[in-house]
Amino acid sequence: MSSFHLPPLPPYPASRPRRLRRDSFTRAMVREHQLSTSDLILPVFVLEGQNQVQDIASMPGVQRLSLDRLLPVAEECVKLGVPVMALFPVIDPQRKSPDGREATNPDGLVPRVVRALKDRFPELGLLTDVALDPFTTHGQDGLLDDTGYILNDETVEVLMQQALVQAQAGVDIVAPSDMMDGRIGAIRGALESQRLIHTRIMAYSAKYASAFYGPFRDAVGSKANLGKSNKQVYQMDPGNSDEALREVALDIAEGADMVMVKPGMPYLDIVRRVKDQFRVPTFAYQVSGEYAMLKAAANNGWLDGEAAMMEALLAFKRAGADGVLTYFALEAARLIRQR
Ligand SMILES: NCc1[nH]cc(CCC(=O)O)c1CC(=O)O
Ligand SMILES: [Mg+2]
Repeated sequence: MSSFHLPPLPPYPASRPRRLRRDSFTRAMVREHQLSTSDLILPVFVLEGQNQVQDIASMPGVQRLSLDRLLPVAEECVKLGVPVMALFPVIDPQRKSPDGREATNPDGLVPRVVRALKDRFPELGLLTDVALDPFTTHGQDGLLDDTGYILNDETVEVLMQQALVQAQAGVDIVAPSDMMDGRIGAIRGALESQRLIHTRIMAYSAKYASAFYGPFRDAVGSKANLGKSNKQVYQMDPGNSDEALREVALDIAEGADMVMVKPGMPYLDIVRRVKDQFRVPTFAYQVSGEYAMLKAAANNGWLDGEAAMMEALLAFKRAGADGVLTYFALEAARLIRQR
């Protein structure tokens, strides 16, 4: 933890902390943390075809879009100063297989969309997810043995190919979200061996086996495939905190440029510990279930949606995050621009 010691405070009435809260200029003057548009990363769901727009019932306001409909979204990111878009593919069920081999297709949906976006908006950062779940018939992030256990080293081999295909298509940041052991080192080695020395790695280092991913699995269509199974044999146990530090330490040692904690709001304690311990660029993912909770309450009139959104996002900054992946990125950026 940081070595911050309070000086002796003169007792009341010499100390009246409310003085600094009396009016808006004073509150602004002494405010310690601010959210800016450059803190925001927008996750988007992309699908095949032309003029495709599909609502996602459990994520009101978020849609699956075909590339042509995604272009205006990318343009808005650029205009508003949202620096990065994170791509998640919705794969045609016919292209899914037990081994998720479509993930390594150089002409697959993700590489095609990356090339098109980098061509149109070279100044917009692009991040792609490295994991097999959108591509597998069973919805797991890796390959299975005959007992249904998710194989580590065999999966890492495929992830390495997937990351290479994404990097060769021109993506700026690859973000392994699979939680296999050793994949950051393997991917870094593969990138170096191809002289892809500029590709950044944002590691989902402390990713918990969370119930808050439900709406995302609806969005990419892996929920039904996953059925009653879960991801507890590779994603972290929500009861653990020290383990997150070991996971982050390993990923940094293996070559990660940036690390991530996921989910966000229920794990702000982890964000703070990681930032204090390692002082590396640290990101948090405000996941689909967090978005769904806030939207549902706002749409019911139970919360002031804008105020709750901005407070939740600011909390990530206060906890030490350098940026947040959030489905609210454009909404929040518009508000920041207005104020
Ligand atoms: N590797 C898959 C992946 N990448 C990002 C998310 C979740 C994002 C969200 O809930 O918004 C998941 C879901 C999962 O692990 O099942
Ligand atoms: Mg790990």
